[in-house]
Amino acid sequence: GAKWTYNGPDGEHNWSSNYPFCGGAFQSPIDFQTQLLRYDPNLPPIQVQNYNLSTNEQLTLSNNGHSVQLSLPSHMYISSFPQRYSAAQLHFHWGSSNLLTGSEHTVNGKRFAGEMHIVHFNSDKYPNISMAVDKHDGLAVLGVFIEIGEFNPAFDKFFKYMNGIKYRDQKIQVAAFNIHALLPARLDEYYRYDGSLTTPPCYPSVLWTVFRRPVTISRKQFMALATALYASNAQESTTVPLHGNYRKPQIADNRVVLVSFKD
Ligand SMILES: NS(=O)(=O)c1c(F)c(F)c(S(=O)(=O)CCO)c(N[C@H]2CCc3ccccc32)c1F
Ligand SMILES: [Zn+2]
Repeated sequence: GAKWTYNGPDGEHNWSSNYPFCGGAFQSPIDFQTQLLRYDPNLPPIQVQNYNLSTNEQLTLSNNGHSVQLSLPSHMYISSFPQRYSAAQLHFHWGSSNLLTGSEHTVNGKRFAGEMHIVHFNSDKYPNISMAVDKHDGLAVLGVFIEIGEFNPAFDKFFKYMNGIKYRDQKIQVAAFNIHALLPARLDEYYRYDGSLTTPPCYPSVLWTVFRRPVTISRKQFMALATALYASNAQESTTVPLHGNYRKPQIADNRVVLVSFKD
């Protein structure tokens, strides 16, 4: 499709001219403001299966010009929903070396350092993510806030390979590892709402689950993520750094955000 960026003439305020859904309803991300939240005692803890991948599996780590993404095998899935949602990929949103805030969702206006998204598709109904991506019950994305703090060995399983995918469309194979280790401690506390892809084509096809508790990575790890990649490809003479790849919060209208926690 048409090229899009996070800043400049092809930035998010113009996405809707090439991608009409981006100007439509149910857009993501949103700001989780206290007055939007409604406690729902029926929201179960999130359960995932087969996230502990064996190291002799290989995953593709790539720079798609918009984010760093890690392909995931479809035998990984979310088991706490009526229909099975199988994993497709995970990717990140971050700020920049001098703007340490780059999450997409925010909590009462607080922006975290970054946000990881694990994208799943409804494999009970659709054969692959491309067939699911524009359907109302097509996708389920797990969102994890990232804060700067303790070093996180799980993230280093692929952060150490970032110099191999500096430029757009570069990809490398990396040894699989325990993806469960990337998740926060508590999978029973989360925000839940119906939303969209946060990038073009912005299809309103995502059941969002954003965990309340962040994970931490060290400042050094964050700087590696925020400074290693370019949105431009290796052939282009002018390099365009890949940072600040987060969409601003969308109008929540009177959308309700369910929460699985009381206090
Ligand atoms: N924040 S988000 O979760 O809404 C989201 C992204 F932010 C994002 F960057 C991507 S992408 O594929 O890396 C690049 C643009 O599609 C996807 N990719 C999804 C959407 C379309 C598609 C098709 C095949 C595999 C993955 C995806 C995405 F779902
Ligand atoms: Zn995302």
